[in-house]
Amino acid sequence: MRTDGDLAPDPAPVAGWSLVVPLKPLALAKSRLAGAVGDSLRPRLALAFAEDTVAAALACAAVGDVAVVTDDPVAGAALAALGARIVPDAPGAGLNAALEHGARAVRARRPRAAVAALNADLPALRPRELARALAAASAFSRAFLTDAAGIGTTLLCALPGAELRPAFGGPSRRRHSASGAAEILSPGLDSVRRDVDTGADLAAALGLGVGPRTAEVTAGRTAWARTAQAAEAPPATA
Ligand SMILES: Nc1nc2c(ncn2[C@@H]2O[C@H](COP(=O)(O)OP(=O)(O)OP(=O)(O)O)[C@@H](O)[C@H]2O)c(=O)[nH]1
Ligand SMILES: C=C(OP(=O)(O)O)C(=O)O
Repeated sequence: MRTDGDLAPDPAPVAGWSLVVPLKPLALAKSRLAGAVGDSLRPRLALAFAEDTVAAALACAAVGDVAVVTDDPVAGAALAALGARIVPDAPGAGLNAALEHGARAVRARRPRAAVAALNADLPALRPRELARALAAASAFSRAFLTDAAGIGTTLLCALPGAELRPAFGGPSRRRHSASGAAEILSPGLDSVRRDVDTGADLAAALGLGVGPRTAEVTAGRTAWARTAQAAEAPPATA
């Protein structure tokens, strides 16, 4: 397996990455959070995560533009107001088809764009950490960053001339590695890896420090997040 440690530590960073952020309809998004936060808060949290993710991405010096692939009208309006371009969720064939469609929409405007897929559930995302991840990715035609659990993927990057070839869903770290993408192994990228699928993930993100929209929705609920984390922890053994 190639790693970003195999090459010189400071590749010339690519400027102006185009990010593609996929987002399901809010009524369906973050279904694994329902048990921890309840069904009335879940769509609000899904939107807050997406808003904090997109705002941090747009504040990243290495990012030129952000396209969000979604059919959700509320999320589309909120994310467009932040400065994202909204791309319809076509062909309606799931996450990877949506990402391929988004990457094509980006390159229809800028054929030589460096493109990166970024999950919408990174409420602790820090622009400088994203810039470091993208700088590491600049050394490879395709590169990816695994999620906090080390099983999935939060970021998949393709330089100009390379197709994204997304294989997200479940154990996508293994699939992206098998597809020849280089794994980004730089330390200090916790906020880019910190996706939130469960109450325990949310507690971990709150521990890192979340963006303002997620902070607002979770305000006063820190104890609840800790309870969610405890409820999901495996039973203690004697
Ligand atoms: N546009 C689009 N985005 C999707 C689709 N499926 C998943 N996503 C997004 O892809 C990212 C990872 O998706 P998942 O983990 O499958 O879904 P999730 O809503 O985050 O969480 P769960 O419902 O708990 O699986 C999230 O940003 C989702 O909103 C899809 O069919 N179209
Ligand atoms: C879709 C993915 O994420 P999640 O953990 O949200 O399923 C993935 O990691 O490929």
